[in-house]
Amino acid sequence: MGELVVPIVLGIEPKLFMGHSAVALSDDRILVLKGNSSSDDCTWFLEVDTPFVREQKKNFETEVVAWSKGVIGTAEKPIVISGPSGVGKGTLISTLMKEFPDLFGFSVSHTTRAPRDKEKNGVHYHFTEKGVMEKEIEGGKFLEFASVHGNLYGTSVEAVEVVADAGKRCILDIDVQGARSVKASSLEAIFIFICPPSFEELEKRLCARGTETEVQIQKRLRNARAELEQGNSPGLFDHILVNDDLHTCYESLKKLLCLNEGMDNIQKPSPRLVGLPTDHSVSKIDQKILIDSGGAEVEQASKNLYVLDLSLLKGGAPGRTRGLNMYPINHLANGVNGVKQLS
Ligand SMILES: Nc1nc2c(ncn2[C@@H]2O[C@H](COP(=O)(O)OP(=O)(O)O)[C@@H](O)[C@H]2O)c(=O)[nH]1
Ligand SMILES: Nc1ncnc2c1ncn2[C@@H]1O[C@H](COP(=O)(O)OP(=O)(O)O)[C@@H](O)[C@H]1O
Repeated sequence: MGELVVPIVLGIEPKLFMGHSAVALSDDRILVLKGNSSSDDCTWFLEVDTPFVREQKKNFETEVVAWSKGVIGTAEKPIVISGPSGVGKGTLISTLMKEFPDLFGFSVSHTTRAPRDKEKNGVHYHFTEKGVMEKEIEGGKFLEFASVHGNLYGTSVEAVEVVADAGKRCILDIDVQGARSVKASSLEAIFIFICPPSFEELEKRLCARGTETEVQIQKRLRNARAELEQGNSPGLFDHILVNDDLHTCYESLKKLLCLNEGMDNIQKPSPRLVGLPTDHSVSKIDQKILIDSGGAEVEQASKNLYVLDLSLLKGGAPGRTRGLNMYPINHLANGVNGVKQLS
């Protein structure tokens, strides 16, 4: 438009670094390769016209760009578990995490409700003051948030990313409003709703748990009716499980997550590959970026060439861009001839 505009910059920026290369990818984002950094921190995207940025431009009514960190490999879809208070979500999730500690990680939500006796800050929830949480909501810290039973609850972008960065599959225990917000967001997830066998049984479980006052229990039971109606209505949840007998329900949960057919089909995170020296150059060939990390004799040349494959790139700001693949060129063929396979 012929004028210089200073944009609002969203997202967490890469830490200061020495030397970088930048490549424009189509019209929507710029790939920035950080020099002198390892493979888990060398790939960054500055988004200038992705769907996320376009949405934010409308919100802020000015130019916006957003940082997103590139992550090698694709994490499995997060699992959203919803259901009325007392139905057994927490019990099912903690059983799953105990049995598969390397596979699953819990998204630790923020809440303004008071901690229960055995709850630990940072483990079960991040217990937060209302004023602080409201400010953080305004600052865009949360992927979703909702007012539930009179308190604020929210999933921060970071809560989900911390789990994915550890190479684990994220489990979110959130209410139906939160599930709806996640469904509308860029986070692709599996949505599971847990139902009680009857309303009377739900009331019995809530009373027996003994963590709420009678008034709080009645409030949760009133809300449970609406939640059950929404949870059972079509379109939002991929699976509905009835938690009657705990063992049977847990086995059904494992079955739908393909966990009781042996461990062979469970993907392990891909190994970390290369580090990028400060001195490097890049060129773009279709969806592949050829990285030359420089300075070698001819017969060594292949060892200094890497391919960053962007053809399966997924998502974007806020947070992470996944689905990247990076490998040395001599994985394709021996010697410099491997380069030919790129075109
Ligand atoms: N939207 C949303 N709901 C949440 C979040 N964390 C917890 N919840 C929901 O808030 C409700 C109350 O949770 P809690 O106070 O721990 O009580 P419980 O349901 O009886 O275990 C439950 O439906 C949770 O699924 C969150 O980050 N976002
Ligand atoms: N299938 C079940 N049968 C009987 N009691 C259950 C069952 N599942 C969970 N419970 C009990 O019900 C109470 C509520 O479970 P909890 O996991 O805290 O629910 P939520 O996280 O959905 O609020 C707990 O005391 C738990 O031990």
